[in-house]
Amino acid sequence: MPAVDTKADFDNAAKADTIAVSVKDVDMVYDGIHAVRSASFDLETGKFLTILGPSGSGKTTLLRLIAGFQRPTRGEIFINGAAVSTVPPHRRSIGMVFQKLALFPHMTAAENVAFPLKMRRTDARQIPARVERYLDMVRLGGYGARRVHELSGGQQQRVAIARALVFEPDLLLLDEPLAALDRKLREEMQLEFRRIQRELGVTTINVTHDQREALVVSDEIIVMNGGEILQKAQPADTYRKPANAFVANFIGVTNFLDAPQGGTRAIRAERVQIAPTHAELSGCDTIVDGIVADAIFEGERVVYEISVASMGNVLLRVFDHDLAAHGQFVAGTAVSLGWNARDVLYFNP
Ligand SMILES: Nc1ncnc2c1ncn2[C@@H]1O[C@H](COP(=O)(O)OP(=O)(O)OP(=O)(O)O)[C@@H](O)[C@H]1O
Repeated sequence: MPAVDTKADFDNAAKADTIAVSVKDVDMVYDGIHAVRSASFDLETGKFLTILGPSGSGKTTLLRLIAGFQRPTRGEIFINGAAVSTVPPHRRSIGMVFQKLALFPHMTAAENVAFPLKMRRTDARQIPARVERYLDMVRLGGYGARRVHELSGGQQQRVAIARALVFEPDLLLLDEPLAALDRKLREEMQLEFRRIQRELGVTTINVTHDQREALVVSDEIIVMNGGEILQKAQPADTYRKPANAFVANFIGVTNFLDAPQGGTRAIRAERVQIAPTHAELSGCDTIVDGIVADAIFEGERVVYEISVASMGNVLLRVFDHDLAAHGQFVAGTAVSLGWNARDVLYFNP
């Protein structure tokens, strides 16, 4: 424990104990390409962080820097308080799962999970029980003797998760491990990741460009674009209080409107009501008339594009979950749209 003189020192010492990963002013430049720019954030122990952003935004580079596959051009990364830039990946106590599975195909599921324990020279008598415990955790109890090719894609991913966790690392890094799975399995595995992560309390950093996954699994979300961290916040705050227009556009379906005073206003598609006439809108302080340009039936909702003449024929996207009330409007129908000023987000230019 460092010497504690003042309350501030005490608070800092207490905080350091709970910060698992600290990225301080990190840049990564490859031959003139600024892949990560002045990135700084702290991640508390036990939290699930997702790094979200479009292709090329620097997510994987940031994860690789934390893993130790690359050294930052500038800045420093701390894991459990210790600077790690000179520590190679295998000395960092990190479990990893990637999209491209690196399971050993000639080994059984149990042999795959045992591998990191053998590499770390764990007492051989303890290995079978540990392997069984982690196979149970990923719901593959009894599958240990199966070879990799005898398992489904989702089961193979579970083996990879068990293998990444079996040596009880300080940190779990996930780089789009679910991207290759079909949608239903991917959504199932997202919840599975969340469950396992909570059960073990292992600090986790996940990289994805899937906004839904980020909202579902994370305690915190970092949104990146052009190598920069634009926002770090809890999922609900990322959604409700996006830091700028890019974040608002990247997460959720958002309509952008010019603000009279300059800058941009935004309204989420689900905050706009649609009805045949003004009278059927309820509790809206802003009402406009529009014409249905397009209607897409998605089962539980209809997604509309509505042309609004009074707003310069802007196309507003609107979600309608209330099909029972007025059925589906076809293209060309005149409709009324309404919303509340309090739901409008304002972004400075
Ligand atoms: N080894 C490398 N050499 C040169 N440039 C690289 C290298 N790796 C990444 N880059 C560049 O750095 C930028 C960020 O790439 P990165 O892979 O981190 O993005 P990403 O957000 O993970 O993208 P994706 O979702 O497509 O994986 C891109 O412009 C990319 O072309």
